[in-house]
Amino acid sequence: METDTGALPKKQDFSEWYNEILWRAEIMDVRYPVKGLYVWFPYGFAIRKFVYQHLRELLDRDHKETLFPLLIPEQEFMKEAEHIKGFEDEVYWVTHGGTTPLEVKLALRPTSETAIYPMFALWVRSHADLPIKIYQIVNTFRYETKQTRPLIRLREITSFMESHTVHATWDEAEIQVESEIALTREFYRNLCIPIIISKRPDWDKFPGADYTIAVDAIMPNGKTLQIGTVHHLGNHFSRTFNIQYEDKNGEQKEAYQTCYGISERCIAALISLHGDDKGLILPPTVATFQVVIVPITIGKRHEDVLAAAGKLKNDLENAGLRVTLDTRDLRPGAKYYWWEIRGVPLRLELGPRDLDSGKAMAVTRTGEKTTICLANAAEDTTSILTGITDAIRAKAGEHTKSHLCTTHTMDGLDIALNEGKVAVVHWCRDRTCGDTIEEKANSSLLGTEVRSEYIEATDGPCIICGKPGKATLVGRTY
Ligand SMILES: Nc1ncnc2c1ncn2[C@@H]1O[C@H](COS(=O)(=O)NC(=O)[C@@H](N)CS)[C@@H](O)[C@H]1O
Repeated sequence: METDTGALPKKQDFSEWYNEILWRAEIMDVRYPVKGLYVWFPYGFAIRKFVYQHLRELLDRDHKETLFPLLIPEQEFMKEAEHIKGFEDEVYWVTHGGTTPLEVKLALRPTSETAIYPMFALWVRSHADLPIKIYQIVNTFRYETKQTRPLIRLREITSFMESHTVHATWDEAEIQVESEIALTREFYRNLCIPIIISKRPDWDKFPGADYTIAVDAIMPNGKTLQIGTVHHLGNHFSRTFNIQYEDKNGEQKEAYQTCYGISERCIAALISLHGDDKGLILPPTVATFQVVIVPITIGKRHEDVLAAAGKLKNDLENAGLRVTLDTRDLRPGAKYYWWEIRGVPLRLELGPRDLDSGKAMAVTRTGEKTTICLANAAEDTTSILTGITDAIRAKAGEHTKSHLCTTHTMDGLDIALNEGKVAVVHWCRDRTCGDTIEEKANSSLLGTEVRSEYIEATDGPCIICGKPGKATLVGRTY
């Protein structure tokens, strides 16, 4: 599909850059005539496929994939008081089948606890049925009233991975929470996205959860994006939905649960953190094409060059790489531009001189220039791709580290936030001090028990009242 040409906005104008890159790199078409609903272009959908393929590989180590209905009957949805309170303003309802009014209104799942847990009540009888660990990757619907943005805040979340587990004890559920956190670390390491993990304050936890562990990334404009959440549900839902099991002594016991969610925000973070003024930069593990071969066929030996380029493509594909050979009738420079904006990590240029030297020019999207030996193409290319991954990961790490700081005063917090940074402060965990931090610094208190390789989270006197406080993450959020 032909998209516009011409310079991209600079990445420092992040909002404009982000919107333009979704169009120019053929990720999403935002022209769909319903607010908060967007269309995947095939190129963007291929990135989603590789990202979620990796997420499935990680989940399949310990969970089983399944699929539950989209529509939830009102009586089930309305069963869990806190859950309703959390979602009553966001849930879409289906009220008619054709022209016939439905006897029972049906909710479009905003998340699937109230679809799945009545079935768990049927599946769980004995301790031998536990643990249950399932997930699904589905679309969910939330009538978001804050500003909608493609991949970031949608009304139809098209790529909502939700995992739901059932355990015999609270402790086993907590072990599962830690296991999902480890899985999330591995997932985001593969995407070269640095994350900061923290425990959301009680007033910001998932409706019906005992506690929520959240995963945040720091976006180029310094705002944090919540790119994953793991919830310990205690026996809150099992009590409401009667998910009980007979233990070894024949007694009826309530089960304990977790749920865990990642949406296409992971792709928003991938695009935002790694891109530059020339466009996307995709980590090789999830790039639609890892290599683009551009034959330089100006002048003589046209056929030889094309033949050598074809052989190079085969060699690389036989080594399992995703390669495209661009033989379009365009100037090489136009091809370079086309694939740079689409974030292809490695370009191989092959001209007549290279045939004689048995080499090809290798230009990485992270700014390196080197050569590969055609006789050793697969090995040379694979090692360059590894180097590209390391460079992408290092750059994102530098960005995150430089946008994180510790401060002990409200003035310091204000300065940090106005500089587009995220701060670690000390908070006594008293709600009134929390509210003061949020109001005075126009910020969100993201959480305590901060875990990040980029910050030393120590304890100290509360930034408001001076009482003993805990390291607490504070930022401005999407
Ligand atoms: N409107 C939205 N658009 C895109 N992603 C969203 C939206 N709302 C939430 N998310 C993402 O989905 C994740 C899970 O959503 S959640 O409400 O926190 N948790 C749940 O729904 C739980 N049932 C776990 S699946 C969030 O961490 C956030 O990254």
